[in-house]
Amino acid sequence: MGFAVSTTAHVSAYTSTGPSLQASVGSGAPGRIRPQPPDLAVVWDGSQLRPLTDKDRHQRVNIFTRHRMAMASAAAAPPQAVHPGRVPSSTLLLFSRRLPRPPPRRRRRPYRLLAAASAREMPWPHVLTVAGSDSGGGAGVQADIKACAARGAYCSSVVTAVTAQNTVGVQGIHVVPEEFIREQLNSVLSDMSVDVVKTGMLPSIGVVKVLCESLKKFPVKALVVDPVMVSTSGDTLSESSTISVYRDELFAMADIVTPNVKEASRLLGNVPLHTISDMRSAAESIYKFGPKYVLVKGGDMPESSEAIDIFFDGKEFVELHGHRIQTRNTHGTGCTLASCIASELAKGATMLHAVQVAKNFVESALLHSRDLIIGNGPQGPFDHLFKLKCPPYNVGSQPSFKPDQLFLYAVTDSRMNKKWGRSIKEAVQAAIEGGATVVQLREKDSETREFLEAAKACMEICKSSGVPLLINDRVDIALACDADGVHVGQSDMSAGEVRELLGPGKIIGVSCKTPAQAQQAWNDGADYIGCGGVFPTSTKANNPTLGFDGLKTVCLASKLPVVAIGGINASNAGSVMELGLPNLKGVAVVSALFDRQCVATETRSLKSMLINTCSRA
Ligand SMILES: Nc1ncnc2c1ncn2[C@@H]1O[C@H](COP(=O)(O)OP(=O)(O)O)[C@@H](O)[C@H]1O
Ligand SMILES: Cc1ncc(COP(=O)(O)O)c(N)n1
Ligand SMILES: [Mg+2]
Repeated sequence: MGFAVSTTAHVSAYTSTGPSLQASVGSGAPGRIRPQPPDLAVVWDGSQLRPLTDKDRHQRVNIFTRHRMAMASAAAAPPQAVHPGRVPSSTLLLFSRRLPRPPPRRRRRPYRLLAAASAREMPWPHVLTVAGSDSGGGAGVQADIKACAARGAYCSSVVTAVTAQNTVGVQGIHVVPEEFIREQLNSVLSDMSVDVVKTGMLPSIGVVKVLCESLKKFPVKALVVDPVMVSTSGDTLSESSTISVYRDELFAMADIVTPNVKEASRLLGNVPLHTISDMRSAAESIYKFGPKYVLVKGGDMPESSEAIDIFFDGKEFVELHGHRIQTRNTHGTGCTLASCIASELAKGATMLHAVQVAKNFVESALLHSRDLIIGNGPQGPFDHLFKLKCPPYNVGSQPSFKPDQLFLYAVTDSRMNKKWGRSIKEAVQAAIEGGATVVQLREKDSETREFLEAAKACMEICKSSGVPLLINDRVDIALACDADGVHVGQSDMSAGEVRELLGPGKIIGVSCKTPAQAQQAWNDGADYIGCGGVFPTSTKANNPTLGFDGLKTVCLASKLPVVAIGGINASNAGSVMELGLPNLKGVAVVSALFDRQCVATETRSLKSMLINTCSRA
C-alpha cells in the first residue's frame, strides 16, 4: 500500500496557489473511483496546511482505504467547493494532479482531492479470518467472529470450506473453489483496511498458495497462522500435503504460528511430543521455518492439571501456565485463542501480551461455560460472549457489572508495595497476570497527584486485559481516571451519593457487616457488597471478625452479590467458598497476594484452588 508521501516542497508549491486553493472533486459516482497514489498529502489543521508527520502517516491506511466513504461525502458537495476552510480541522487531504481536463488559463494544474478524512475518526481494529465454517458454530469462522467481537475487534471472513460438523465430529467437507477464495480475499483486502489476518482451516496446497499471493499483494500489520489440520474429534481438515507449503511459504510470512501438540508433531514429521521439554524443542524447530514467534499449545496434553502453552521468540521461552478447566466444552479453543491474539495485535498489543490476554480469555470463557449443554457429542462449544450474561438480581442495575467478576478480587495495599519495592502498577500487572478477576486500588498514603498517575497507568493495564478497576473511597480519583467503579466503607460517602456522581454505568461496592447495611447498600443502588472480616486480619486495625456465621447471615439477607473479605488466603479460601452460599461470588484478598515475593504466582495458585473448590461443589 505504499504511496508517495509529500515533501515540504510539494506543500509550498501547493500553498503558493494562494487563497484560490479549491480542490476540485471528481464527479463520478463514489463507488467507481479507484484508489490511486496521491501526488500530494498534507494536513489541514484548522488554520493552515502543514506537511505530514509520522503520526499522520500512521492514519494513512485508514484514510486511504476509507476512500469511498470520504469521497462520498466530498462528492456530495458541489464541484469546486471543497475548500480547506470547509473541511473539519485535523483533516488529511490527499491530492492528485490527474485532473481529467486541466482548467484553462492555469499554469499549474490544480490538484484533485482524492480523499479527505477527519483524523478524529475512530479506527476499529480489524481482523480478517481466513478459515472454514463450522455448522455447529463452535469452531472455525463462527468462533473467530465471536472471539473478535468479544475482544472489541471487527471481524471479516473469507470462507475456505464449509463443514457439516457438530459436537460428535465432522460429517462432511465442501471446499470452496480456489478462485472464489481469491475473489473473497480481493474483495475484503482491497477495501476494508484489515489490520491483522488470522488463518484457520486451509484445506489444500492451492488455498495456501492463493492466500500467500493475496498477502503479498495486500500486506497487513500482522499474520497469525493457526495451522489447523485435524479437529479435536480426529477428523482431517487439511490435506497432509499442505504441510510442505505451510512450512515453506506461509510460516515465513507469519508473525506467530500457533500449533497444538498434535499439529506441532505433524509439522515436524510426526515426532512424539509428550513433555514440556518436547514442546520447547518443537517450538524451536518450528521457529526455524521463519515465523517471528511460535506458540505450542498444550490444551490437549494428557494428564496435566494445568493447561501449559510454550511461547518462543527465537531467543527465550515463556511457559504460560493456565488452569485446566474440567469441562467437555472445549471445541474451538484453538480458533478462539488465535482470533483473540489477532484482535489484541490489531489493537496494538505486543505479541507476548496479546498471547497472555488471549489465554486468559479462553480460560475465563471455559470456566463460565463449563456446565453449558449443547449437543450430545463429546466436544461442546463454549460461550465467547459470557460477559454479556446478566444474572437475575442484576437486571435493572448497571450493565457493566457481572457478579462473576468478584471471583478473585485483588485489593492492593500501598504499604505492602513499598515493603516489597514494587509500584502500584507492577502489583496490578502481576495480579492480573496471575488471573485476578477484578482489582481495587486501596491507597492510604499517596499524594493525590501521585495516586492519580498510578491509577491511570493501572487503568490502561486493566482495560487491555478486560479486568475492571475499582478505586477505594476516592470518587475524585475514579472520575479523573475513568475507573470502572468505586468501593466505599460505612464511614465513606454513601453508595447513593457515589452513584449520583459516577452515573449509572459504573460499579459500586459497599463494605457491610450486617443485614441492615446490606439492605441499605441495595437501596442506595450498589452493585455488590464486601462482607468481612471473615478472619482476623492485619490490614485493618480494630476490625471485628464475623466468622462463617456472620458471613452466612449477611449473605442470606443480601439482595446483592457478595465478596468475602478479611484474612482470606490459600489455606482458608476453599472453606469460604465451600459454604455454598448462592450469592457469595468470590473472595477479596490483600496480604495473601501482595505481602508476598511473587504476586503473580500467589494469585495463580489461589485461583487454581478456588477453581478446584468450585468445580467440586
Ligand atoms: N480445559 C482447558 N482449560 C483451560 N485452558 C485450555 C483447556 N483446553 C485448552 N485450553 C487452552 O486453550 C488454548 C487452545 O489450546 P488447544 O486446545 O491445545 O488448541 P486446539 O484447539 O488447536 O487443539 C490454549 O491456550 C490451551 O492452553
Ligand atoms: C471449520 C473448523 N475449523 C477449525 C476447527 C478446529 O477446532 P477444534 O480443534 O476445536 O476441533 C474445526 N473443528 N472446524
Ligand atoms: Mg483443543
